[in-house]
Amino acid sequence: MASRKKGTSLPSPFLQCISVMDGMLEERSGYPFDMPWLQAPDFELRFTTPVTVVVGENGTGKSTLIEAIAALSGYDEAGGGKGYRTVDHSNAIDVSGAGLADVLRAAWLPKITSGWFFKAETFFSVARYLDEVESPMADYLSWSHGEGFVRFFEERMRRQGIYFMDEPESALSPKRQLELLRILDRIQKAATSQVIMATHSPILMALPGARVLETTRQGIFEIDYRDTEHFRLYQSFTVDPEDFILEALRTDEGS
Ligand SMILES: Nc1ncnc2c1ncn2[C@@H]1O[C@H](COP(=O)(O)OP(=O)(O)OP(=O)(O)O)[C@@H](O)[C@H]1O
Repeated sequence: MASRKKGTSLPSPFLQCISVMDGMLEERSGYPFDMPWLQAPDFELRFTTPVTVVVGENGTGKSTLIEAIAALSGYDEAGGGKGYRTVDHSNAIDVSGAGLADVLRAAWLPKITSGWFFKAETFFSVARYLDEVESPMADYLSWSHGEGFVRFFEERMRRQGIYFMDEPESALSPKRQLELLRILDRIQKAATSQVIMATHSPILMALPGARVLETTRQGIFEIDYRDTEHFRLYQSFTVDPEDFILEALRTDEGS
């Protein structure tokens, strides 16, 4: 009889640190090795909380970072679980952040081998695969886009593991984001799993206790979610929507 996979009773974060292997970056050029934040001498990123939130402006490399760490942890760059090749790569972009896994090293305590890489753009192929082959109960595709996502999170993230999420809010209404926030809150409090999530959502980045890291051209820095441009922008909008929009349109005309 197959033995049940044993989990760990150690608290997360299990993946504690990633760093560049000595001399490895010097031999590489172009994307994804040219990410500005990677160029810092002795680049090292530590994870100190069960849930880590990665924020930053478009193009600063959040997806690249998540793909790299997910690949380093053994996940397919297109998303999914370990060993799943649910997405046809033949038409895919030829390079992704996963290439960075070749130059990075990871420090684990302990090494966790279960989990999921959640990518909004490949959810449907992954969900279709699960519906077809893994679980007759899954049936994610018969739900609306957002409902399917939340149901998927609820089902998957009950198990111990390391979960990577790239902009999960892209399919979720604000109310559904709150449902995801509750799932993340359980993980953050119980410390039985680890989540590394890139997001533009001010709701998701406000998860109590989560460490927020901002990708910038200068590097990756810890930030309070209230100090992020995203949060400040939404805050200004809700304080005075008409004035905010008028100002935004005026700025656009002037530029
Ligand atoms: N396959 C690729 N080949 C070349 N350059 C790429 C590739 N994918 C991304 N880039 C570039 O790398 C940079 C970082 O992209 P990335 O998608 O990681 O940013 P991001 O912070 O996730 O952006 P967004 O918030 O829009 O998702 C961008 O300048 C992008 O144009």
